[in-house]
Amino acid sequence: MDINTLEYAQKLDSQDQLASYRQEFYLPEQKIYMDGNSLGLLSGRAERTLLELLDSWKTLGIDGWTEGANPWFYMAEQLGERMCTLVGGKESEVIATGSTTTNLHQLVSTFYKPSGKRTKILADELNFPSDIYALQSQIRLKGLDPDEQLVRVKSDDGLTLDEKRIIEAMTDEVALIVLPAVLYRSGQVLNMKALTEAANEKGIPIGFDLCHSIGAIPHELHDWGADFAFWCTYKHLNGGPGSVGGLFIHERHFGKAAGLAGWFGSDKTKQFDMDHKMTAAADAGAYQIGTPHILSLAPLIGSLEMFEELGMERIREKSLALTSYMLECIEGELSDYSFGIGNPIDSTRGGHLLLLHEEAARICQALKAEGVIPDFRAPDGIRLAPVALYNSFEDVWHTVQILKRIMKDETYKQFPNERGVVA
Ligand SMILES: Cc1ncc(COP(=O)(O)O)c(C=O)c1O
Ligand SMILES: Nc1ccccc1C(=O)C[C@H](N)C(=O)O
Repeated sequence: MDINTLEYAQKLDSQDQLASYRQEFYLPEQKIYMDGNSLGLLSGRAERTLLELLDSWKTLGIDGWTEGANPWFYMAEQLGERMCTLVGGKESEVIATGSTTTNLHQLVSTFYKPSGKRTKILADELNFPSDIYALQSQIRLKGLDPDEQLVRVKSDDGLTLDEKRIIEAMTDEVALIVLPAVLYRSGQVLNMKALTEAANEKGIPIGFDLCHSIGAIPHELHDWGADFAFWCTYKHLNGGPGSVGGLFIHERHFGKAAGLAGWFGSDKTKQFDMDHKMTAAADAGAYQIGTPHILSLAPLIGSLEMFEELGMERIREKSLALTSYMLECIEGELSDYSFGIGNPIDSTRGGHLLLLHEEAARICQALKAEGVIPDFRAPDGIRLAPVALYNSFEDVWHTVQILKRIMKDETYKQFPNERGVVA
């Protein structure tokens, strides 16, 4: 059967063991959502647990901290325990807290101890800007110059990184390493195990940004020996806009004083002693700062159930099948239209694909006008994320067919080649 047919896509859907999960989600009507790597969709379960949370506030008031089905005081720890399998950490090593950028600040302020010759932070030139801004400001806080102390490993093709080069850059001047697990543009999955082994051997603390990897690929942070990691939960974990993030800290660091302390990092039995001498929690909880954003934690209570039911291996398997089918359709249908493939085509690709085209900004606008939601990443990238939990093979087929029509009829030329305010 020709793979570039609706019948073929429907056959793949009929064999898909995860297909029923699509019904768990609110899919925007008459649209094909391909942007779950930027903001995941709302599920009925996440909606239910958010509404239950509101109800606990309505009926319990202050007692909601300790009473009801999900006492707020323990929610960050409980969700941390539930997220631990997604990152391959122990229950005590993970906490739901903060946001990606605030968690990065917390961890860098905990781990970055420039001294003597060892003063630099090693990152990469493709990293997400917020991480770079955070690292620059942390260097400044130490009275040092980010232009001298922040080393950004170069990329040969502007899309991917070579682990060998990163390892070569782990010199005796490096005090800390911060890298993405999956690159936000190209979707390349870095070999976190090899990078961690090399960093451990040289005694340099290493941490990973899991924004684009958590819920998309499996991790084994504890066994690999990573020092720390941090992430958001609003992409593949479908926690909602601005939902609370998470962090992992390897148990060998338990007891290390948090760079940014606050009372919610206390041992929970001591917190309300109100003593000015802090007794920090004995585990990852110690790296919390202030009162948890309970309303932004609540959707995760329901959303994470689906990851627990399925396990990351099955989710990754479907994700790879979806992106592999999309790559085949692109190859078969779009070869006349000067697209480049920006993502790795082997299994070092993450949960999304990156199509490259000079007219990418206006092609994205044309796709949106036709009901397909991608996202544009400057200067020339179209990211497409068929998500295992709620996208179908038929979605993939339609997306490529619509893209082909836009290119063939040149309807994208009706739009200016500019990005929106939120691209
Ligand atoms: C890789 C990466 N790091 C950091 C961020 C910033 O996250 P936040 O704005 O939640 O701090 C994002 C997305 O916004 C991201 O994709
Ligand atoms: N937090 C956001 C707020 C508004 C719009 C997008 C985002 C994203 O998360 C973008 C994403 N980090 C990216 O990989 O581009």
